[in-house]
Amino acid sequence: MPTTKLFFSPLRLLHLPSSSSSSLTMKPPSSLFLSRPSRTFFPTFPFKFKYLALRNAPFRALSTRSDSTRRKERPRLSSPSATPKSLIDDEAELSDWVDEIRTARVDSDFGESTRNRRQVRRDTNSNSSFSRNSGFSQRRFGRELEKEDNGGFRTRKRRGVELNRGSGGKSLSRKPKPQLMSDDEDDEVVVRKGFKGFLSEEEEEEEEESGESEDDEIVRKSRTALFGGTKQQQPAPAAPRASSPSGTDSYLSDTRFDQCSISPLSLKGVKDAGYEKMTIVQAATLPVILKGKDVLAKARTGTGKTVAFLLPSIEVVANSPPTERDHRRPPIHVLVICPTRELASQAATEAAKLLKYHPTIGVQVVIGGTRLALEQKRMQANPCQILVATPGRLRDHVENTAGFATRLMGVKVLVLDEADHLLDMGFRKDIEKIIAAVPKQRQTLMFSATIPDEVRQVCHIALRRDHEFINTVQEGTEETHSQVRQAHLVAPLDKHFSLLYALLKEHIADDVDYKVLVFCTTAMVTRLVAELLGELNLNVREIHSRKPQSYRTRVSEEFRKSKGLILVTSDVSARGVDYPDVTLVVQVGLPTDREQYIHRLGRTGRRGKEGQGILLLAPWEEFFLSTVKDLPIEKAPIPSVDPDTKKKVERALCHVEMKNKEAAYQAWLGYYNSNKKIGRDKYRLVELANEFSKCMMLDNPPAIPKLVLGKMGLRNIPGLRSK
Ligand SMILES: Nc1ncnc2c1ncn2[C@@H]1O[C@H](COP(=O)(O)OP(=O)(O)OP(=O)(O)O)[C@@H](O)[C@H]1O
Repeated sequence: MPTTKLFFSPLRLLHLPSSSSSSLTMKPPSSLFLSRPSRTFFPTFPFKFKYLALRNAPFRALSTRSDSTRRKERPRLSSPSATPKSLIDDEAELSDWVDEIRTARVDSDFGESTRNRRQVRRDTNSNSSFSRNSGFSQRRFGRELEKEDNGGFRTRKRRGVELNRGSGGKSLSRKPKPQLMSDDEDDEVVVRKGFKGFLSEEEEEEEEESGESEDDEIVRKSRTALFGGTKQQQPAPAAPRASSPSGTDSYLSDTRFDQCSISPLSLKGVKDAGYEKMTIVQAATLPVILKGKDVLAKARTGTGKTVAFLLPSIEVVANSPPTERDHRRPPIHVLVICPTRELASQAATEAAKLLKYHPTIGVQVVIGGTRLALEQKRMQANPCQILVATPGRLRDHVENTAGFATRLMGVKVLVLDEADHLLDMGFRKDIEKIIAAVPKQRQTLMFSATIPDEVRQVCHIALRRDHEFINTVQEGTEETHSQVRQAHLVAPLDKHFSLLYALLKEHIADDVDYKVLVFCTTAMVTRLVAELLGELNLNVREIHSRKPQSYRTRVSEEFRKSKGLILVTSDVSARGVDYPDVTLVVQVGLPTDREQYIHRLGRTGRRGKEGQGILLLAPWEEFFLSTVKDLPIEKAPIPSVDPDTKKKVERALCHVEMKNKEAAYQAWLGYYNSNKKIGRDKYRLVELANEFSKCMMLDNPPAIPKLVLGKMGLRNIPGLRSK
């Protein structure tokens, strides 16, 4: 049976006798497998070989080095342009900066880039089925086995020196402390309730009410328009996925949590959370952080960075003397900054899990989208030593909440999650203000899956000189997961909607447990695509910054728990959001930059699971591929879309609300206008926008307010209609 054919046939794959693939036996790099015998593996994902071997191998590290002695990083690929982030999808509480950010510059080997958008984050466990490696994607952009044998595996080795740092840490004992949490803030309830547990019913209600005005504000500020409702089907409830032979534990090290110097109470929390062994990034960073060092850590998406910074931070609080005085406003010892609300909520939920047996340590989250006064009340009712916040809302509290600035003077650990994003031009000013508001004598931890060189250059803003850079992504290896199959598809814009539909249908047919994220360029384009897919009877939800926070929370929770569901999303889901078992990530249109591509893709393939990623570009967006050419992204042939499907999509487009098309057109124009490369030629930009308008089945491009056109620098460009 020819191996290449086997690769494309899920049924045959299932029946493949394990011994039939002697040709598949690969010799692992000696540095990796030491004395381990070579093995025979399932042909579809020969590279998982590495993971199985790693799981059993003694924990091997990663580069960990002091900044002063660091080696030069793998050079970044030059790119024609870094795409500025959209003005359209900004977080509400941060949108004041839009104008400032539009003109901001980031010097990098990508060239200058303005970055002005916020994004978001996270998953749990599961395994994938064979069908996930088959069907459309497998047939159309599956890698051939020979190719994989010869080349695909070659760069996927993990090297490094043994860390062997031991368990430098602090005393496990802790003095009893006053009970700071209120009676109704039962830890278990908080954990069970997840993010919702951090928002009172009242806040949810209030925020729902205020959602509209908040949205209006965003609309005004970011100069885009409206939104409406989408059809909703009930998704299937999530069931534990069957274990897949190709799922791996490669993200885990051999070090158990109980081998580290963490308090027994934390250990109990860790155990209850279901964690036994540390992930690679946790094992690499924990001993260093426990020693009190500043750390900048880079680890692939979905490999447990949140616990990596939370656990040692909790230890700092646990080892601090109890706060007696004015316990209604205890000092905040740990301040975690996340770029988005979802991410902040998720981190707070994870912290609450780990704090289950620490009755005297409280965690609170402050994010935009809820009323400041309600947050103030909640913080007063439930004092905390650990605060998770989005930058804009934190600034609000510093400026408007009595005693808050004083509480911040107690910060011992400052964490910047998604550090690169927080330090880019969109957030830099807020971060600088936050840093000025916390003591100089503190420990700072910065984590991300991507840390571009230009961001490393500004790390000194937050980190001490002698910080350690712990990079678990070895030089010469890809920043993405090898068990996530990546493909790009370049097709004319007028085919995109049909292609997206065909791709999704095929994926759904392949995997009954499908769970798909479709990333769109802006909030309003997200809305349009969600409505279209809903019209096409796909089971769809949408999430973006124009939705009230309570809606975002609800949909996010639903998607987390479901299978058989497609979530159409803007970049609010790009970073860190931990949805379990995402089977496919589709990115429609130009990602804002290389990092964004990696983070979006990172919503699948978490915790060592398999996944697929498809990037759908128009020919004039193809330049983006040069920025990710070191990643294993296969070129996929354009699938043929049968005339019936095309007609069906066109009919569905005709049912999409006009106001949503108008809003999408304007947002689309704004997004690509802010792209340095595409926005440079305004005439061409308008031609392309009008092509997009035609794709939405509009005879004439929608008119745009003169004021908006002026602000976009598009006045008097032929082809545009103004009102
Ligand atoms: N030691 C562990 N053992 C098993 N699972 C773990 C462990 N630590 C964390 N996890 C789980 O791994 C998943 C991914 O963790 P997390 O969201 O922190 O990843 P991340 O590296 O921050 O990802 P991203 O880069 O996308 O933000 C979560 O579901 C978390 O509960």
